[in-house]
Amino acid sequence: MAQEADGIRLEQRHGKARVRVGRVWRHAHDGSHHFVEWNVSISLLSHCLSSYRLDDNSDIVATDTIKNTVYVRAKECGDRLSVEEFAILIGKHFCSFYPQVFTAIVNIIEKPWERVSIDGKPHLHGFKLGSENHTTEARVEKSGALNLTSGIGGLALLKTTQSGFERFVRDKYTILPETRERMLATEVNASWRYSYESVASIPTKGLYFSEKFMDVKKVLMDTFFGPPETGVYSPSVQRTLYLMGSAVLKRFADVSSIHLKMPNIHFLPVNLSTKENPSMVKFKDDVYLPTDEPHGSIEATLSRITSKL
Ligand SMILES: O=c1[nH]c(=O)c2[nH]c(=O)[nH]c2[nH]1
Repeated sequence: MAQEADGIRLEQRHGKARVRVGRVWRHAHDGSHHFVEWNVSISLLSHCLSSYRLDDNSDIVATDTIKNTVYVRAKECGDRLSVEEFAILIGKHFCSFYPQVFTAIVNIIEKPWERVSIDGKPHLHGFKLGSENHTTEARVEKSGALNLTSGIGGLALLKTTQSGFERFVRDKYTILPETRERMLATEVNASWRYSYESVASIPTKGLYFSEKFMDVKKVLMDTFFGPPETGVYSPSVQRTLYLMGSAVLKRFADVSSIHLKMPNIHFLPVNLSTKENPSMVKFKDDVYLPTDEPHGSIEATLSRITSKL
């Protein structure tokens, strides 16, 4: 909400960024521990105009207080909960505890700590760091209105065949040969919006969003790779991205849109030659030069079209 005074329009927010918290839940009945590590960023939209216009801080919730609240609420969560539920809980707190706060935007990155198995047996309290993050953003309004997204960050995927790129625009600047045989590598960043429009309407089933995160990741990966023995042919990153996004929309009724960012990370064919040895290394779909710069940048948002009938 913009606030106006002295002919100046002001839009402002404040909060605390990158509050790091680890939380262990110890289950006495079986000795198992559960662990999460969260990096929490909170932005408050609040009526505190006089702190900008005057030297009057009486409406400011100190960012130090905002930080402390994360630890207090983490402590109070006696039962395991999903990162989404924690984000909503924090957002609700700021909107209801402070009259001047009308919106709270809570972003959390969950690190992928995974339980280890030793000799095939899940360890009760041992974890190792996996590779892709679980992210969420909860935007909570004083009215109880909610905007919730979840995401995956840094899901690196690669397949060594079943990818090609043909029949693209050819002009005087084009040198890329057409191919039906290449590597396909990307680092998927996905975020999807849930259709729940109020904090009261989210599913009450424990760890619902944690499960959903795993399910969405599986659908994205299954679609990227295809069946284990045959794979599935990708005619372009664009086509594969579309199939991945539409599979998620088709499968999950409570996902209303998904944004996918899938850089095309190039593995260049290696050919080395000298005058004396023209085929020192002749590329036969075997030796590649991995590169990260430059990379193709391909991203799209797919949304469910809701009938206005
Ligand atoms: O899948 C691809 N999409 C492109 O848009 C593109 N552009 C390019 O040079 N190679 C590729 N590959």
